[in-house]
Amino acid sequence: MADQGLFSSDLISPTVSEALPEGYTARSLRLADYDAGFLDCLRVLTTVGEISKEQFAERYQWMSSQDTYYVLVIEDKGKIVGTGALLVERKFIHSLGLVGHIEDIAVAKDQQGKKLGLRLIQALDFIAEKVGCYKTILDCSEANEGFYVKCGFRRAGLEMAHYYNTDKSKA
Ligand SMILES: CC(=O)SCCNC(=O)CCNC(=O)[C@H](O)C(C)(C)COP(=O)(O)OP(=O)(O)OC[C@H]1O[C@@H](n2cnc3c(N)ncnc32)[C@H](O)[C@@H]1OP(=O)(O)O
Repeated sequence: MADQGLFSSDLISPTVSEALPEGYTARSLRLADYDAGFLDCLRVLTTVGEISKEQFAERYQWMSSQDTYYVLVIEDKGKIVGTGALLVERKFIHSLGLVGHIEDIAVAKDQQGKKLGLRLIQALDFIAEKVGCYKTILDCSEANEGFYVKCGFRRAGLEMAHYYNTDKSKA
């Protein structure tokens, strides 16, 4: 079966697509992106670890089976140069409200400063609004606050974390 991506292309903002630099494409993550540098792009953000193609496929298939994960990529010349994710949390409060969580935004080092990060956030915001989220939240370092302010976010609260003694808890 053709690899259509993690979610429908209807959820890609046309405005964002038009605003990308010439030749760049925004789309949902595909299985084939394992070989297009998706994990290397994420390594700009944090430790990724050694993930085999089979492990990647297993996680991708599981995400596809949920109605929660929207992983976007930006591709240039067959290479993944940016990525970001939206998780949609289903709540009881606010009349069964939906809250978007923006996670794992990364732009390849040599591609930073071209507004790709801004386009990723705009594209994820578009999805969040379309699927019915009443707000979207994220955690970031002080060093990235200015970036998110430029993307239309404002400081609202304080992040707290409790790490557990497993390899996977390393930030
Ligand atoms: C929820 C999370 O995932 S938090 C983790 C965020 N990711 C990382 O820290 C990984 C490493 N960093 C990156 O991948 C990138 O530098 C990002 C995602 C932070 C920014 O992406 P870029 O494509 O370089 O930023 P982009 O070009 O879209 O910048 C948009 C605007 O924000 C500004 N900006 C970018 N980074 C910063 C920053 N750290 N502080 C203040 N302003 C910033 C830019 O100057 C630009 O401003 P302008 O419109 O006045 O010209």
